Amino acid sequence: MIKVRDLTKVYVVKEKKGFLKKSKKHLAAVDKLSFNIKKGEITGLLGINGAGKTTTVKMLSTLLEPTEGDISYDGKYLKKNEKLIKRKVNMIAGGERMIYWRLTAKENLRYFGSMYGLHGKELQERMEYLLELVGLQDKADIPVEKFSKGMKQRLQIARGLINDPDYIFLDEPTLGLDVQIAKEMREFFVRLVKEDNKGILLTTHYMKEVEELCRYIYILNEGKLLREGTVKDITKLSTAKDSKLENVLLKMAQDVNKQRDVI
Ligand SMILES: Nc1ncnc2c1ncn2[C@@H]1O[C@H](COP(=O)(O)OP(=O)(O)OP(=O)(O)O)[C@@H](O)[C@H]1O
Repeated sequence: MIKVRDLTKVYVVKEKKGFLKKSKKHLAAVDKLSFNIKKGEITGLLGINGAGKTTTVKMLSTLLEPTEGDISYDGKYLKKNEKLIKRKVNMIAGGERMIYWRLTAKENLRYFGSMYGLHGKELQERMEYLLELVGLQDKADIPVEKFSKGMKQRLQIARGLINDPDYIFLDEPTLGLDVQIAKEMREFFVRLVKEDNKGILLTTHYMKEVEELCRYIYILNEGKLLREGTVKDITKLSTAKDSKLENVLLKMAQDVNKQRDVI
């Protein structure tokens, strides 16, 4: 299990003050956040108002250093075991980030695999396995710039699995995909947790995806935890017009903004 405790990230932002003057402002994008990610299930991380989801995912995947707080992965603290943990986690982002367009699918996987210390036969076998898994075995030698959106996204998934991570962080993984491919992706994520006992954290704006996939969800507002529970728990307590998660979240955002206006 991943245990996140009092996780905080403060960005220092430069603000223009007048014509020449600049001042520094501290922005807590993630503010004393605590939550768990279990193996064998998909956990949702949702947000309203610049919630800090991407910042959280980047800290979990060791791409960004926390300002304060602790993250432990199966009992091992990030601060003391960064090298080991880097090998056990990975992130899959939606859209077209994190892959090199000029390189072929195979070259991309070879590059990212080598960053995890894979080489030779081991890397070759892993690449072949993943290319087949995501259905790109016949397109392996084509530059990514010639890929369709769906093919790029499938390559993203292969890239995110190159190190056979125990925990996978999905940041809007079905962004911009057509309905059929998005469905295939969701089925694939379910297989990863059910058959391979991976732990997945999902951030998404598609509430239907959350309703379908997530056993437990955490809702953030301005970097802080606003609510947690199963989809059922959260929708049951809401005063929204119906129990659709989309409307429940919308109502939550309205209530939070109203309270802020009063203060
Ligand atoms: N590198 C950065 N420097 C300064 N501020 C940042 C940086 N990255 C993010 N922020 C700010 O931190 C806050 C949280 O951003 P983050 O991208 O983590 O939120 P998010 O929940 O993923 O948002 P969205 O759903 O819009 O993608 C926002 O106010 C954002 O403007």
